Amino acid sequence: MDGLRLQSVTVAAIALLGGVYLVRSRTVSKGRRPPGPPGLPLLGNVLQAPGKVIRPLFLIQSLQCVFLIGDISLAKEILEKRSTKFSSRPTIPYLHYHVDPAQVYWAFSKQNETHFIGRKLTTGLMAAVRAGETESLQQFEALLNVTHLLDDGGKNWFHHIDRVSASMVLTAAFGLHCPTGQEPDLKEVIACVAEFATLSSPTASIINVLPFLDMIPGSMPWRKRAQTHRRHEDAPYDRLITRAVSGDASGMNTWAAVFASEDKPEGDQRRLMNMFTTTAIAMHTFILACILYPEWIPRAQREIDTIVGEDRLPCFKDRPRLPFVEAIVRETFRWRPAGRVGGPHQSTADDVVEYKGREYFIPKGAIILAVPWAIEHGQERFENHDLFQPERFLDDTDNLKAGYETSVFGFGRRGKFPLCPGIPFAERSLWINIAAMLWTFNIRKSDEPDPKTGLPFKYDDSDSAFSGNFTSAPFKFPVVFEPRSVHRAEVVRQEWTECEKDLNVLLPRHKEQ
Ligand code: HEM
Repeated sequence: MDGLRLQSVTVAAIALLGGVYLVRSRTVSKGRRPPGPPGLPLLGNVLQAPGKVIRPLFLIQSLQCVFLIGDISLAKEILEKRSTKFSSRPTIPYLHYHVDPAQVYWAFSKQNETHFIGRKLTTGLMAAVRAGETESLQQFEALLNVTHLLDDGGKNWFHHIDRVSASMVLTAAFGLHCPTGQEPDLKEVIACVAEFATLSSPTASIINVLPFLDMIPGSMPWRKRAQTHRRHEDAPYDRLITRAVSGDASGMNTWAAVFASEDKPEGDQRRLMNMFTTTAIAMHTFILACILYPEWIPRAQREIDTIVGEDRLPCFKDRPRLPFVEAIVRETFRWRPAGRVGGPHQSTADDVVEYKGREYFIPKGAIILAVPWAIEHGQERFENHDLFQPERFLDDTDNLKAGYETSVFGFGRRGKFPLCPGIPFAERSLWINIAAMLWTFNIRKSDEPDPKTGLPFKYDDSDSAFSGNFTSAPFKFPVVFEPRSVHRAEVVRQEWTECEKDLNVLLPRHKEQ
């Protein structure tokens, strides 16, 4: 599997190479090259994958230097300690000049004023998340999720997880609560997110490979495609932002409303529309771990039952007393990271980095990609790295080990702000949903035969069970969600009835309810 994953990473890197517009091409000085095979003309060594496991630092040299990092200390050294030199983004011409010419998607934009303002505001919003502002909303959504799973025994569990992940973010961001997952606005947003993912890929257009073609005047197919996408995106976004700002849909202090009141008038908050897919991937991954490595589940349920009892669902107040659930969240992020590679960083100055007694030259303009899968599966840090073992994050006294570090949310800082500003929201989303599902259900394999083969379904955690070039999302698989007792099912129903009554408190002045 290591080889396959590496292949995906290499494909992604190759795609990125194709997409990078050469502002300035530099060669790594011989004598100080990081490990990497000798290059072929033009393609360099991009096609020569390094053995079975990514080395701590690996150079792919072609039209552009691309460094893959598979070691956490090296990633921190380069991307965190030296973030002033390594926090820019490479330019993907089609994305930059056609799909997102206003550069409203920070994840792809170089640091500019809009990006700076957006990150500053998001950091403020996430301080409120840390203080618990969104917890009642996240708890309410987790309760609705287990209610849905009770209703159909998990038949549509994949959809329910997609729904809860999207609804948590879209309610907080725009006041768009999605109780069924079939809401037309949600469907439109999902279609836009998928279209944007396709168009932002370095392989999306010939312009990324041959940028000079863009000098051809007139209505070329790539221009029309990008214009159509922008129209597709503007329609739902305009509706979402109008509702969020006017308070028609919700009186909540939505993130979009905060942005609109403090950002420049031309500020654009559409970046908030697509921040739910990685949470859904992580939750699907958690369910796969329940199916393939169920050994830890009794311990988790014992911990939850001891603290929470049988007469109510877990809530955020229980969080400090449920370290094993916290360890499950960490192991979910580690075991199969949602992103195959972190966001691409581009260096803005030449630098020399020392690794294991040797110095390596990283030229200005090089692209640096941390590879979470390689980092999170480092044998030195994680024994039995391919197994799902949450207890690896606990010490001998069953408390969380100190010094937790992860690569899955990216590295470094952009300007003054750390990468992935959504960490506090994402962690809470996962924690409450995992705790609620484990309290309510026994989660097990389905006995139904696979309709494609007529044979028992083959559950798989190899690379072929995941899709995506830059993300790594499990394909659908059948799961049974069995209530642990009739009493627990009744408690869920009862809590939901109470909660529905309080919806106006949870989502104040939500006029659609
Ligand atoms: C499991 C959940 C999540 C994962 C694994 C994840 C991971 C990441 C990663 C790897 C990056 C790129 C960092 C880099 O450049 O190295 C990123 C960027 C970002 N994330 Fe997340 N994220 C998650 C959830 C969220 C949520 C829930 C939000 C918002 C509420 C969010 C907001 C953002 C934003 C705005 C950026 C762009 C930051 C920038 O480029 O300035 N993320 N995330």
